[in-house]
Amino acid sequence: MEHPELYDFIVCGGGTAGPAVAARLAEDPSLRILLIEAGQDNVNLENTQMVGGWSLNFDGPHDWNFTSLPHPSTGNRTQKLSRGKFLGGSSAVNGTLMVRGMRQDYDDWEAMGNPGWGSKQMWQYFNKSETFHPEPGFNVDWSSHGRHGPIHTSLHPNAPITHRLMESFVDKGMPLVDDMFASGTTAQGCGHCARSVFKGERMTGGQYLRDSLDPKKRWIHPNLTKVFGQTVSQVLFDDGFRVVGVETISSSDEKIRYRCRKEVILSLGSYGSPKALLLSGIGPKEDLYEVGIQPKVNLPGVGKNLEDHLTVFVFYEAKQGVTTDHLFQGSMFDKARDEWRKSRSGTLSRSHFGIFAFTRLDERLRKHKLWNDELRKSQVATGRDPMGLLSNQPHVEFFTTERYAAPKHYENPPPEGRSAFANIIELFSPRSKGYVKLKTGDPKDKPIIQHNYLSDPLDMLVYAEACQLGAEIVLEGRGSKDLVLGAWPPEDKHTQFNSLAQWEKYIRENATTCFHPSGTCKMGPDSDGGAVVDARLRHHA
Ligand SMILES: Cc1cc2nc3c(=O)[nH]c(=O)nc-3n(C[C@H](O)[C@H](O)[C@H](O)COP(=O)(O)OP(=O)(O)OC[C@H]3O[C@@H](n4cnc5c(N)ncnc54)[C@H](O)[C@@H]3O)c2cc1C
Repeated sequence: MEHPELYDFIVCGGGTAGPAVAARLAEDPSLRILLIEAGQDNVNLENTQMVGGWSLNFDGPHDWNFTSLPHPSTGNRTQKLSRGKFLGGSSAVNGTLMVRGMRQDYDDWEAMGNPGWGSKQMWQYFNKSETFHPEPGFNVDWSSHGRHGPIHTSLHPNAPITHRLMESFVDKGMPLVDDMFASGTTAQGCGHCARSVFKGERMTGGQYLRDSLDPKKRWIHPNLTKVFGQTVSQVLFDDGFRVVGVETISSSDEKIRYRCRKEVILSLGSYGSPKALLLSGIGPKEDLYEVGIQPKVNLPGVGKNLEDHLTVFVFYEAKQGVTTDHLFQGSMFDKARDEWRKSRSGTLSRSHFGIFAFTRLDERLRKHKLWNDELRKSQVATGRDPMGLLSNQPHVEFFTTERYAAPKHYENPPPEGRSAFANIIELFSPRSKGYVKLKTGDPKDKPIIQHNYLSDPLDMLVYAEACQLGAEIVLEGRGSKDLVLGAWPPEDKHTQFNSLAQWEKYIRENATTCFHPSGTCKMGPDSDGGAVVDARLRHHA
């Protein structure tokens, strides 16, 4: 079916980025904008508003249910790669943690030939998106926060375990810099990150379309049409190879064509956007021929260069009275949900993450020949370390939980009367890269995703060293050493590990996605053969 309306811009994907782009375009009242989202409006989906209900969105109809192919470096396990399928997308299911990265990261983007993406401009836009509500006593860096943006952010009320672990991070050489995750200048320290939560409700990309403080949740822009429940299957071109619209598939399997005068914007996420480009004939020609699609543009980078942050959860049993496990055990979850429904308060009005830290591992890594050999080469070639980083960029992040809250392959909550917390280790700037490809030319088929996690041995070395340091922080740090009763579950025995080989095995068996895929539509100048879009986000021809 041909839809009769003609729009100026069509924005595909109503997740995190899509609504922001659509709302900014709609500020010009003379433009007509269409936003297309495959999932439904999230206004009545409680688990996208109640932060503590986040994991209840997984595995069902509101999850894209992607998986990554098995790989020996992660024990041949298939990894579940959940993404939100509703208005707000993954911002409506994520951990709410506002960690911006380092200013150097964005300056690197700009230096790679992407004008306008350096830290100075990026911080202006980050701040513009936010209204920050700090707490008394928190040392705010107001140059790194906004006061008038649509996303209201606030701080987390910390449980006792968080204060104790903070002392341990400080004791182990990571000084407290309260607002370091907004400022982006501290590569070695610990601090508190703001959460995309306000007055007990999660903030999502959808806040660009509705005023978050409006109890009636009315749409803001009269010139912005929203379509839910339709999946974009391809971009449409005219004979002169000009983009003229998109085709969607409705829930009743009907094909609908929408037309536009100016541009189509794909904001379908790191798995969805390359898939739509490939289905439209834009991508590596050999991959397209493989699935019977005639290439329109041979663009080798589409779907390649896939990166993610890996996490390993390392659980410890704690003495009673410091974690929040008691608020979730037995029938407490139902009571907590009733409290949230009544007053938007209680333990389900916030996430379970505690304190955060960044660190570099140079000293530890200098003990290894593999590192030193690569360091010599990378310093000559780029002036950077083998992970591509400068001394003002951390190798890893640590973040902690305030109770037993685990990825699905751990299913061992402590029984009533016992409690546990995790120190989570997250690897930055991995050298291992993966890809997204089409399985078939049928838009309804899921894409093939291979992350190749830890396939580069240096990633494993850095990660194992980080896990070893993580254990030292918890077991020797002055805030936590007297609180830990052992590993949780006890048979994990990681509190007795004394070699990197043991950590490597633990990583292979347990490392999992931090849900941060990126890189599949790489931004870069024409001279970069792997780039998919230019600095104005227009695909290369
Ligand atoms: C469980 C989880 C925890 C996370 N924790 C954090 C965190 O604490 N802090 C943080 O900064 N980041 C976190 N992230 C990552 C962050 O949420 C994502 O990087 C970000 O939301 C991605 O935004 P996006 O707009 O690219 O994609 P998404 O927000 O995923 O949006 C893509 C949208 O496009 C829609 N879509 C896809 N394909 C189609 C199609 N063909 N047709 C129509 N619509 C389509 C989807 O339904 C979705 O709404 C987490 C992510 C997850 C999943």
